Amino acid sequence: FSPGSGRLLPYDLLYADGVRAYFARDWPRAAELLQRALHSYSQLLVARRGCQGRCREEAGFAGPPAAPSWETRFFDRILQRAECLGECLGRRLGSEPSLHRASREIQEDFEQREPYNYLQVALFQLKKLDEAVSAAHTFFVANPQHLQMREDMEKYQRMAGVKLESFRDLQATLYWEAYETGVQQYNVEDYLQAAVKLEESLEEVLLALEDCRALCEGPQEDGTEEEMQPGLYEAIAAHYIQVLKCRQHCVLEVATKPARVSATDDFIPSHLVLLQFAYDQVGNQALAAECAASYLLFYPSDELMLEKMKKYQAELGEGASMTARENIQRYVQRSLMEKKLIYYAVEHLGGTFNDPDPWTPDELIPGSLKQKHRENREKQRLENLDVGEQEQRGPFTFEGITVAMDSHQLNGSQRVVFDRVLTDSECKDILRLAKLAQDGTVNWRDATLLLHASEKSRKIVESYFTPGKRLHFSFTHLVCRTAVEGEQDGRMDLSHPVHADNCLLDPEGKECWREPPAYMYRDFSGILYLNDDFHGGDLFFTEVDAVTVTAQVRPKCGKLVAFSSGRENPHGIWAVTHGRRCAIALWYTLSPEHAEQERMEAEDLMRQGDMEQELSHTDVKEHMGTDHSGGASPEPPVPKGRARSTSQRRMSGSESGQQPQKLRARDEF
Ligand SMILES: O=C(O)CCC(=O)C(=O)O
Ligand SMILES: [Fe+3]
Repeated sequence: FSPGSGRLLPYDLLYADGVRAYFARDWPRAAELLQRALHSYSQLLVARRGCQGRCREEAGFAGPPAAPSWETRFFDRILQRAECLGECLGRRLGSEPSLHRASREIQEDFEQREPYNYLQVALFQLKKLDEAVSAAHTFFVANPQHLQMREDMEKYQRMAGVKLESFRDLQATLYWEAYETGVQQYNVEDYLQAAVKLEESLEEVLLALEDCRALCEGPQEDGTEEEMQPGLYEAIAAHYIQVLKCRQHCVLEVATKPARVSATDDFIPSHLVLLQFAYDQVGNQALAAECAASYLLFYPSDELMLEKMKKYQAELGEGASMTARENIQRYVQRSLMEKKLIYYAVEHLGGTFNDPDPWTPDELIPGSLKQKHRENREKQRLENLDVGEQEQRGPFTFEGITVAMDSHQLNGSQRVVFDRVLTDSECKDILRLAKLAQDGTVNWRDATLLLHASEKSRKIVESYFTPGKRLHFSFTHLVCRTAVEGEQDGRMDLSHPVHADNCLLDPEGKECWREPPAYMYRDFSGILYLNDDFHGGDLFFTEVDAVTVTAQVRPKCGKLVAFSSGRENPHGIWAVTHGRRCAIALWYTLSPEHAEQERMEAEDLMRQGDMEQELSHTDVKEHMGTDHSGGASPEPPVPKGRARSTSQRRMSGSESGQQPQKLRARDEF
């Protein structure tokens, strides 16, 4: 980086242009703009860090403010520092710093490495395979739950001409590698190497922490709009406390591996424990003692460590210094000071503080907050314990049927998977029906079996989701999706796009519109699977953005997936790449007016033994979706959701087992 090295364009504008070019399939332009956006973003971070560090010193903030007329002096420095920051950033960026303030959404995209997803497609199209793989890998590291990217990665791995070295993380945080290598070596008792790696990691962690903290001094987050405008000191205090909390949070930030949700506990102290032991093992008592002393700054009454200190004292002699590392001392002191201020503010001005450190001394937490602190911990603990839906619902009693996964395990709400709803032979019989339906010869026993299977599912779903309230059939059909023969490697598409069953999904607006042509009266959906001898075709749930996959279900004979039909459960099906996937799709409603007329008729007819019309409520759908579109050459991977969002919105309302299909299917019987 060189100051004054030309103008930096705001990353959000570059990103928007890049995505536009992407949708226009202008790959060279898309790749260039996306790369420039990523560069601009990282340069902005570099400039912010650099300026914050420099202006801290320049405006005399290194030392304490002087005593006389402290207010004018204090604000004098504040103003100097603000001026310094604005000027420094403006110079480094070559433009007005406020131009570089992107919306929260865009910032999140960059934090989630979203641009790399577009970039990898553009690079793939440009046949820059190695670069495409690095971009894809970089995205995947931060988004391992992204199933489409997982498939893309597998595809890249199989592709001839892709080098192993290309699978690299372009935004790697170096210390994780050092830390993990260090721990590995520690575990195989190679303490010398372990110490080298762990020292390297610790140094990098502390640097990363400073980087993170520097970024806390950004513009104030809003969310105070409705409140009265605070006065000068209230405003300063509120913003300052926000900065302090952000800085404190950095410990968790650096201790959280990309894509992980939770941080490694006590990341910095645990470096010291490992180092202490490693140095001890290689006979370097002085360094071992230094690490022990440093660790004791976090946990001053740790008996084991105190024991060790005694031992070192004896071994090294009275004269040995045995003090903690200076950088760790500074770190702990600074952190304690920040915590004190934050706790003071929380006690007297309100607000909350989730202390990231388990080592905070008890006496630092104000008495009135201790109780709350404990309650919070307890609440969190209970939340983690997962009060299963079953417990709230009372016991679930169906002979032989088990709840394989509940909402919690499926990462969402109102979702469930049951197993063993059908036996293997029941599945076989119904599958034969699907086949026969094509030729128009349907066996009465099979048809009854189909009705029974769907009625059994209805009872199960009713007793699970709406006990005491009657759940009516809204629509039922038997659906098979078949893959074409031949090359399927490049298949990245979906057999059924992401949709919700009772509303029109609008991923961009993060909305789901309950309006026609959606089947608004559908309240619950069920899918009873009949086979698993096919490739692909897994059902998956996403968040309302239609992009973030939250759970996936592999179909299998007798497995019943059920969920509420609304915005909380967008779902889709991956392409069936081999074989034929059959399922009974079932929709239920709480409103009797919308109960499936035909089903009731079918049941009546069944009772009367009328063979001709018995299946009139059932739609046998073959070759539906896009399963026939597989080409011979690998198709480009597509960022899921986004690239399809327009067609998705169009399809989502009309794709979920719609009546026109039903009429057509009836002709087939
Ligand atoms: O077959 C499946 O797994 C899901 C089908 C579905 O979501 C639908 O038809 O609305
Ligand atoms: Fe559906």
